[in-house]
Amino acid sequence: MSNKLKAALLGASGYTGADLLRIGVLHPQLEFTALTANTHAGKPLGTVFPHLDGLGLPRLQQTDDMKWQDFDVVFCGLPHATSQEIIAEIVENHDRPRIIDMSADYRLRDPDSYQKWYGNKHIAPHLQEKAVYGLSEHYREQIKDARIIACPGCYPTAALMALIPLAKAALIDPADIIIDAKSGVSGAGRGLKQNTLFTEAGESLSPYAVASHRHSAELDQEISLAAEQQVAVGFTPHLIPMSRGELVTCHLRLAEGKSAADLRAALKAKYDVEPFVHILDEGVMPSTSMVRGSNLCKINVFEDRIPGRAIVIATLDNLVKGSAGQAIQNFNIAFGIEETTGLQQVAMFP
Ligand SMILES: NC(=O)C1=CN([C@@H]2O[C@H](COP(=O)(O)OP(=O)(O)OC[C@H]3O[C@@H](n4cnc5c(N)ncnc54)[C@H](OP(=O)(O)O)[C@@H]3O)[C@@H](O)[C@H]2O)C=CC1
Ligand SMILES: CC(=O)N[C@@H](CCC(=O)OP(=O)(O)O)C(=O)O
Repeated sequence: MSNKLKAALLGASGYTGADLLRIGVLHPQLEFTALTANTHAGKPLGTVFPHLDGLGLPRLQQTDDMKWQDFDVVFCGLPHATSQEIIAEIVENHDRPRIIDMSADYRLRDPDSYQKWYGNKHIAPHLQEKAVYGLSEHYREQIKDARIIACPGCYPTAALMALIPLAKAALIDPADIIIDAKSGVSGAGRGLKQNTLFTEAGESLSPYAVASHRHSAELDQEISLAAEQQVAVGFTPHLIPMSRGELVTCHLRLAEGKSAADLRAALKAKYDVEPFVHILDEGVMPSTSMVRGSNLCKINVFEDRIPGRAIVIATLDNLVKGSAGQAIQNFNIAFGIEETTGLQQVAMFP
C-alpha cells in the first residue's frame, strides 16, 4: 500500500493548478487522487494540458462529487470568492483534510479590508482570522500546525521577501516604500481576457490597477506587522509580454544613519540558511531568467544616487515561488517533510 499523502487539487485546469501538477507529480510523498475543474470537468487532463498527458493523473471532475474525508490535503487553485465557500464548507464539516489555498480569500486578517479590496463580504471571517499567511520563510512555525494555509499573492511574495527583514530591523522608513512591479501574462490566469491576448500584450508594456491593486492590502498588512506601525505601501504593477516571471523594484528611504550595506547584511543574515532565497553578489542584476521554472527568489540591494535612499530588487517565477512551488513548500512544512522535497528544479535557461 502507498504511504503517500493523498491530495486533491481544485482548479487543476488553471495555470497554478498545472504548475502544481508539473512539480508535484514527482514528489515522493504526494499522490494526486482527485483533480477538479469547472468548464473542463469530465475531460481527461491530457486534453486540457497536453504537457501533463501520460503521467497517470486522474480525470478532471466537478468539486460537488468530492468526499473530503478521503484526503490528507487539498490544494486550492480557484478564483477568489469561489475558494472561500468551498474551504469553509470543508473546514466547518470535516476534521480533515488540511487546506493549502493559492487564492486571496484567506490572506487578509481583517474582514473589512477583504470587503474593501475584493468587493464582497467574506462568508467566514472566523476562519480568515485563523488562517496562516503562507509566506514560507517568515511563517514556518505557524504553518506547521495550520488548518488553512493562505499562500501569498505572487507580487507580495517577491516584495515581502525583500522588505520584511528590513522593516523588522527598522533599517528603512516603512512609510516611504514604493514598489514598481512587473509580471508575465500567466499571472492573470488562463481565462480569456482582452489585455492578455497575444495581439494586445505582445510588444507592449503597460501598468494596470494603478494605486488600486488588491495586493496593496496584503502588502500593507504584512509591512505594518513587521514595522509595528500602520503604513500604506506604494505599489504599481505592470504587464510584461512574457509567459512567466516577475520582478519587483523597491525604492526605499533608509532609516537615519543606515546604509545600503546594512540592508544587504540584514538580508544575508536572514536568508543565508534558506535554500530558496538567494541574495545576489554586489552589482549582479536580478532577472526573471535566473529563476524561471524554479522555486527560487533572488534579491539584490543597490545604493541609490539620491542620498539616504536604496533600491532593492527581487525576482521570482509567479507560478512557482509565487504560487504552486510555495504551496508545495508549505505542504512540506505542514506535514513535517524535508522542505526542499520535490522543489529542487534548477531554473530553465535560456
Ligand atoms: N496565476 C498566477 O500567477 C497566480 C494566481 N494566484 C491565484 O491562484 C488562483 C488560481 O489562479 P490561476 O490558476 O491563474 O487561474 P486560472 O483562471 O488559470 O484557473 C482557475 C481554475 O479554477 C476553476 N474554476 C473557475 N471558476 C470555478 C468555479 N466557479 N467552480 C469551480 N472551479 C472553478 C477553473 O476551471 P475551468 O478551467 O474548468 O473553468 C480553473 O481550473 C486564483 O485565485 C489566483 O488569483 C495566486 C498567485 C499567482
Ligand atoms: C499579471 C496579473 O494579472 N497578475 C495578477 C496577480 C496574480 C495573483 O497573485 O493573484 P491573486 O492575488 O488574485 O491570487 C493580478 O494582478 O491580479
